[in-house]
Amino acid sequence: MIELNNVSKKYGGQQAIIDVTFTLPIGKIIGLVGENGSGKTTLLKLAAGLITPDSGTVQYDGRPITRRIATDIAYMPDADLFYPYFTVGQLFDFYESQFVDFDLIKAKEIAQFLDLNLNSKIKNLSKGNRGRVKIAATLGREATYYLLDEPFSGLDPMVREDIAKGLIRYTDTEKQTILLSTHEIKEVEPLLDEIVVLRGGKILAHQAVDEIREVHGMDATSWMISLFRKGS
Ligand SMILES: Nc1ncnc2c1ncn2[C@@H]1O[C@H](COP(=O)(O)OP(=O)(O)OP(=O)(O)O)[C@@H](O)[C@H]1O
Repeated sequence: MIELNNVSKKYGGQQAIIDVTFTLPIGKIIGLVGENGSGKTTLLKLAAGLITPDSGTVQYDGRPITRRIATDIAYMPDADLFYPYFTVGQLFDFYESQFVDFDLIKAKEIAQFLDLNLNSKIKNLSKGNRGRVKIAATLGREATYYLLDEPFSGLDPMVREDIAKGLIRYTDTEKQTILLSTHEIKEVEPLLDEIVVLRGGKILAHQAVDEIREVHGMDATSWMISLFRKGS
């Protein structure tokens, strides 16, 4: 399991994450929400072992996380795909050469499910289709953790729905965990088991979606708004 204990991280003088303690259980879909600049990307990169904390520890199964240990963590950045001259099929071949857990057959199946043509050049695809390719390549890995930075950002509702369906269909909800940052909380709420709310680099709340409904008697969006009102 990925565990963060009292983790802080700053960039220059800018404190991005402040004393965060948080465990990522196996078999959950967790939404990471918060305003722009609240530290979502930094938290995902810390959990993926891509950056190191200034203080505190990030561990994977009890060992300090490094890129070498983090081999079964699939991290999907918010940024656009870097390989404009590749076709979708060539991108999958590249992923296969980079990641031992990449399953080419699965990636092709996801591509078909998302209506992607393996022969299309990435640079000629629409933004929506580039979003679909990114998710197909990421889910093509048989990872324990999928850490997805804004998988829905800037995409139209149809693409968002396709991606959400792909997430459900091509991950094993008992053995794998998805942590995804999003601004589309209303739309993804039905997908989520838990929600982590970040504010100013700190965890403002971490709660199961069922509990939010049962205990607070509201949906996740209303709950978040009430949290922000209380905190401000
Ligand atoms: N490479 C960097 N250099 C300097 N400051 C940075 C860097 N990356 C992030 N920050 C700062 O750290 C804070 C947290 O940024 P982060 O990108 O983690 O937030 P975020 O919640 O993902 O934001 P957004 O929703 O806008 O993507 C912000 O104040 C940001 O300006």
